[in-house]
Amino acid sequence: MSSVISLRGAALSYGPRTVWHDLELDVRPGEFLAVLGPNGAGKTSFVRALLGRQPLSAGELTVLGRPPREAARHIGYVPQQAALSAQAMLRARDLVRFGIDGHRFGPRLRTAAVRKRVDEILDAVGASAYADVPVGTLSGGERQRVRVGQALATDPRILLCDEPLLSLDLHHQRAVTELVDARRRSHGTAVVFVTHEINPVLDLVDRVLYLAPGGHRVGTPDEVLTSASLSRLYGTRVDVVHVDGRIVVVGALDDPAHHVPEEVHP
Ligand SMILES: Nc1ncnc2c1ncn2[C@@H]1O[C@H](COP(=O)(O)OP(=O)(O)OP(=O)(O)O)[C@@H](O)[C@H]1O
Repeated sequence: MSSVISLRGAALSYGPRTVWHDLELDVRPGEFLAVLGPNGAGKTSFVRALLGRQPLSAGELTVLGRPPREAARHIGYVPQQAALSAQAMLRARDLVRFGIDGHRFGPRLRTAAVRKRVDEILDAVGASAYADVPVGTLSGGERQRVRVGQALATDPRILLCDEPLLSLDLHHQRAVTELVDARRRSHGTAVVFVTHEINPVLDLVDRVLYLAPGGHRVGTPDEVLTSASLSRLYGTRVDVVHVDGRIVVVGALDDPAHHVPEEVHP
């Protein structure tokens, strides 16, 4: 298959308000696509469309050649780090097991085989040490590892990550992105990674989908993350500067994530 996600002339509206339109995009197996943009540009709406939870208002979207709802079980979804509420008392082992039971393996797989697979996944995401404590007691970074494990347990062909690094420190950001990258390298799993902050994944990104109030752009980071390109998307002057291998966007943006990070303030 040449693409796992295909959008043609795609638009998404809520009532009279069109969030994005004329979106043309093909995501290839093993590709790492970062979805960027300021608050309200439609990133979450894009995720919801891929999961088949929000219909397009125009155009076409296929996931693995099918309508998105039919392909949802092939998508491993890693959400934002959120309060666990109902799941707080469950163990990491239980969450990963749900990932397995919910999909391919089904009830016929013998318990010992399921247990072995759960152990393998917990090991792969570095969560074995806290596999048996309630996830409500884990740190944010530990919990996100478990979330990645839960998503990998579904044996996904697409990993859809919605701001999975929010409120993680640099060490855990790196750990989570490495897990995601390892999966795409070992299995050709495509990665759609919604993020406010490109730098933690910059080395991994093949292409960027930049959603903005004035339109969108798809291309490599070098093509999209330029002063000229972003100024066009925002309709105002935006400067993109490179500082120690990091990309910093400076401009009159209403997005707090685009403020100059502290470490580069003079
Ligand atoms: N169910 C809905 N009904 C009406 N409008 C909605 C709905 N969901 C989102 N919107 C609007 O659509 C726009 C895009 O929202 P969306 O959540 O997709 O943006 P986002 O890029 O994910 O933003 P953020 O970075 O703040 O999470 C916003 O203006 C939002 O208010």
